[in-house]
Amino acid sequence: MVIDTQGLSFNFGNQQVVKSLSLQVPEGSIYGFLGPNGAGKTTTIKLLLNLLKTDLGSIRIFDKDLQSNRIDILSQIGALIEQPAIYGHLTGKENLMNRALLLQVPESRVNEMLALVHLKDAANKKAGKYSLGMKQRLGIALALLSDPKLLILDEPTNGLDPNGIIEVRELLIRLVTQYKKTVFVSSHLLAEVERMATHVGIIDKGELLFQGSIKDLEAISQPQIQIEVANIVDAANFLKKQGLTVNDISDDHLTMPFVSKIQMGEINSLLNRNNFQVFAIQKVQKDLEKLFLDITQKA
Ligand SMILES: Nc1ncnc2c1ncn2[C@@H]1O[C@H](COP(=O)(O)OP(=O)(O)OP(=O)(O)O)[C@@H](O)[C@H]1O
Repeated sequence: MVIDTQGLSFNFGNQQVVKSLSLQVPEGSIYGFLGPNGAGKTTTIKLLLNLLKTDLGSIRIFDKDLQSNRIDILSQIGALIEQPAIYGHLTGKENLMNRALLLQVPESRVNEMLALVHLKDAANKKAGKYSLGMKQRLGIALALLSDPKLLILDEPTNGLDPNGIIEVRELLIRLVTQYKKTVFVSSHLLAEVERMATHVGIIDKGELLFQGSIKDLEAISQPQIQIEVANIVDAANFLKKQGLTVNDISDDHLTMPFVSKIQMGEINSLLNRNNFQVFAIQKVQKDLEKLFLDITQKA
């Protein structure tokens, strides 16, 4: 395991914000650390980076105890928490050069990182003029300069537009598949984590509710089909008669379990063939709140 915590707990005053967390982050994974605002994600990340300290529980990173191997371990971690530390009056490249001098890494590495995060064309533009997504990618490039084995990112897609989100997501996937890094990334968006993570930990009120592979998560976060159709009640009864499952009927749509795209198309034409007018049919993911309910009810 790249990260292995046992019984990790942390209090702010008398508020316990991290409760006996046992996180297991395998090598080469993108571990999505998922939870709503205030769940304790940032606090956990600060504990992993030794920015906050606790005597409660243990943290092992790269199979070594964090407390007794701080410098060795932290030198192999790249991190991005909250806003990246960027000088707006310097260009993207100058920001990287500055850090490269400090870390004594060659200029060639700076150019490599600019290419990797797709900022080559904007390298000589002032970083203050970058979009939020570009700043975030520059932040990731800064974190990668020292060639760390593990990258820890706190909500790196927060506030980004859809293009910015896709760019960051694809970058993280590239880092793991091509560069063999391990990425630990927090998010409050289930759909976001589902699109990139190989492993997931779900935290709420400081407690780990679920941990497993993305396949394990899919098994409990079953997507659904939402169908807007005329004569909903008749349509639902008709579908049931065909041996299909209808989960729910509301004023303007009915929901069914999603099986496959092909089956969704078949349901659409089945309804049309039998004179049920379909206005819209789409696959919908459960949101985090519904998933929490399912997890806690199953526990
Ligand atoms: N410095 C602090 N002093 C006291 N309480 C704090 C401090 N920092 C965070 N907290 C509290 O600890 C809890 C967990 O906060 P944390 O920032 O770790 O959550 P989070 O999951 O990262 O949420 P967000 O996405 O909103 O940052 C919250 O109730 C928060 O109010």
